[in-house]
Amino acid sequence: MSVLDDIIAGVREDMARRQHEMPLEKVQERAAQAAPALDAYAALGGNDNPRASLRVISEVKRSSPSKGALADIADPADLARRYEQGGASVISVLTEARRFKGSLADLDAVRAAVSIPVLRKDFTVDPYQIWEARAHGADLVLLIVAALNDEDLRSFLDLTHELGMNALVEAHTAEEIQRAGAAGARIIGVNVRNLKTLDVDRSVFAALSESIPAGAVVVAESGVRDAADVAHYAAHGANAVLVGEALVKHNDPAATIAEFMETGAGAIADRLQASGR
Ligand SMILES: O=P(O)(O)OC[C@@H](O)[C@@H](O)c1c[nH]c2ccccc12
Repeated sequence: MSVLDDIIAGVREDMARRQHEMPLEKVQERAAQAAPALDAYAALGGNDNPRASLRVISEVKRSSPSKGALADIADPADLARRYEQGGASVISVLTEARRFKGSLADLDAVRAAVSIPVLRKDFTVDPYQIWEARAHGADLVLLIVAALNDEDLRSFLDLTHELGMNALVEAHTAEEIQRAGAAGARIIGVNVRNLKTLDVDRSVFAALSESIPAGAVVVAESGVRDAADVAHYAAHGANAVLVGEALVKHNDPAATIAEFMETGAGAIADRLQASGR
């Protein structure tokens, strides 16, 4: 079994337990009472012409399958507030429990602490999780193309949009980008971490970003260590970067985000000038 299959098996078990405790109808009632979702596409600069800024999606991430424990994060709300102060456009909250040590309680705490869009980062394999995300105030969900067939990808994306949310649709190959576009994705991420082997290969981003359909916000995911990595992704077409480890391990995440944004905007300005815009 690949790592991805293994994680998904655990996610399904944990979800079955929650479904037993709180049936879908209850979750739907709560979703109807939640404040409307914020527009993450706009927050990520999707409507800007040209897209001159480099946006940062900052992740609350305690642990990962590849590296194990990264940071304790006793107070996710405090971390999220610092991210917001630093200029983050979106906060990503891992809610997967077994490998990433996240929870819906983390999502609740972050949602209550910030006024920017919040992404529920999990392995979405059932509409129940999308309703649940909305009930807990999320503005975005993650849809991993490699974990879904075309029919589910499309119907999950449609449900996400019907609930007023956006999806970060994650791809690893040109074929997955094509599938994401065909399903109607408006925010497409290239994850340079292979979810089967967990290896990071930053060169994957430049090779794939050009095949992302016009109009979609382009997100570079994983492997950002420093401003040089941000500049690399921005020079190759990233509108946003999704950063976990480098921020949770840094003692001044706000300053790090500000630095990434400045460096990224510089790289984008150079790219726009080179392309004659
Ligand atoms: O910690 P990093 O290397 O900055 O990576 C963040 C993010 O890209 C990573 O957490 C991630 C990307 N896609 C995922 C899917 C599931 C879980 C986690 C992820």
